[in-house]
Amino acid sequence: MPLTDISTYLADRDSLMRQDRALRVDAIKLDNLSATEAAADEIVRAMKAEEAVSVWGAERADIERTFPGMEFLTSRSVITKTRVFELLHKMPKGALLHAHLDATVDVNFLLGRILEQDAIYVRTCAPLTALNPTANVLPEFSPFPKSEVKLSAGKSVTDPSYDGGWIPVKVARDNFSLELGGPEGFDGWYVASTTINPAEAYGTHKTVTKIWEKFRETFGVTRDVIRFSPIFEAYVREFLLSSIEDGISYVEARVNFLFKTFFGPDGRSTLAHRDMLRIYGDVVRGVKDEMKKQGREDEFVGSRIIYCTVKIVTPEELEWYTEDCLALKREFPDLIAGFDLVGPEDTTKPIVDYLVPLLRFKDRQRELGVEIPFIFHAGETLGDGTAADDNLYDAILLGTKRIGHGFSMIKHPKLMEICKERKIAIEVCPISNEILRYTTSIPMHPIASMLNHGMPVCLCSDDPSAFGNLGLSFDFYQVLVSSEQTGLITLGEIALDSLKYSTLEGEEKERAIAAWKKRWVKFLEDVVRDASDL
Ligand SMILES: O=c1[nH]cnc2c1ncn2[C@@H]1O[C@H](CO)[C@@H](O)[C@H]1O
Repeated sequence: MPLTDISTYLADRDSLMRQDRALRVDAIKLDNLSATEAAADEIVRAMKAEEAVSVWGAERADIERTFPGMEFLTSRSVITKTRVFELLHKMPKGALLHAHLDATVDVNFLLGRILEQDAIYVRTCAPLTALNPTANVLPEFSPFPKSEVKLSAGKSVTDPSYDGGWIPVKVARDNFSLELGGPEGFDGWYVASTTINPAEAYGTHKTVTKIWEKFRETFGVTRDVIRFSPIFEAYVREFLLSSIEDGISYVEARVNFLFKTFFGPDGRSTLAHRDMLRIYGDVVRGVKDEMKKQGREDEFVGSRIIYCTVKIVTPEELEWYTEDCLALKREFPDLIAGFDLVGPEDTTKPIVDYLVPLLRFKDRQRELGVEIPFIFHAGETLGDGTAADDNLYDAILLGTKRIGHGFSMIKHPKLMEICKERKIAIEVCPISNEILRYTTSIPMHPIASMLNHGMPVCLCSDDPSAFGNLGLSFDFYQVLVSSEQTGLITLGEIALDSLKYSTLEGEEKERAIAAWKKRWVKFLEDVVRDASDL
């Protein structure tokens, strides 16, 4: 074949590849890179390729088989030692737009706060003994006024004659049986009850239904202590500070308002939702002030709440929550960002069951002159035409601003077209989807297809305390290493988009984006400088 033909072929080949990739979020940017952007992207591509061999291709004694984007719970300790992860940890991530507040803070931090509180008691449904595997006997924590608690006659839930009564949490820890590890055994039991471990996700509970049973239990353990106002305050503060530490500058947290009251410092469940919102707002302001004092105001622009209740309530009951949400929006207009319905989609009511109260909610917003966008969970399922999958149609018809998970979106060409047109971003939670068994690894996850189709996406951590993917570095890492197309520039565009798809508006949004851009340039310069120092 004459040489000219080969060069024509190669030009056609290049053109076809470009056309195929033209929809990607990074396409325009990659054609217009500054020298620093190009250098940083190259550095990370080289680092990733090197570690694909030296880390993920190496024979290991501790892990049976490794590959980039493999099961997170098995590979977490490997990921944290990589240079790519170290670099991503420093990356400004933009907004965290999908995280359930009651699963966002390091489990040891929450345990530490629980143990400080005299008003918190613990009980179990049966004695916890060596014959009774700890995983099946869960701790139940609750605050009480001292005069009202139904105390156990014993001092430990591990005593074979334990009567099921409440025990002050410190007493229960101090007297935890030595056979089960003593006080450290108590801590281990707590951690095992509030997190998912690899043996569960990849062994005993390896289907969506089974792992959700375990996952739901983790919420039951901590639910009443997070709703205890002295802990709630410390918890929200820690969530925001640890997010900032990981490069997140803005957070829209999903807060579960299913329970109508919260616990006050006296241990009584008498606080209303508005009391908790006041605390949340105060903490956000406090953190902003602190960051400003440290000259770090660019690192945190704020946090808002997506009001949630769970799809176990009846359509009639939902009206109480929509009215509650309206009242809170009127009192805290800057704090309420949207409304959502949560819970495992395959087993809870579909959105269509709630059409009457949801449409009425929209009318009421018009009547009262307030706007509360729906930001629905939809399509977190392996189904294709199931009620959970059909939630995608209802979410879109009801005008959802973004879609939580949208795992099954890739099966719906028309819906994808609509999302692109209307800029309905998919809040993709790669690690959550893998642990909850919607996919076995990130190379099998629809995120790569979504990016190639030009779907608007943001990356989110979902329930990081239960999964161990605190911050956003782990989710960014898994997405980066599992596709050859995705590079640092891609991640930068995704981070920038997260601010664009947030509910921030006007000048506030512009400021958030400008602050991110400033930090991004500095970050890229650091990447290039650090590489040349080696
Ligand atoms: O990935 C998820 N999909 C749907 N619902 C979820 C997910 N993660 C947590 N929750 C739900 O949020 C509430 C806690 O605030 C729990 O009801 C839990 O089921």
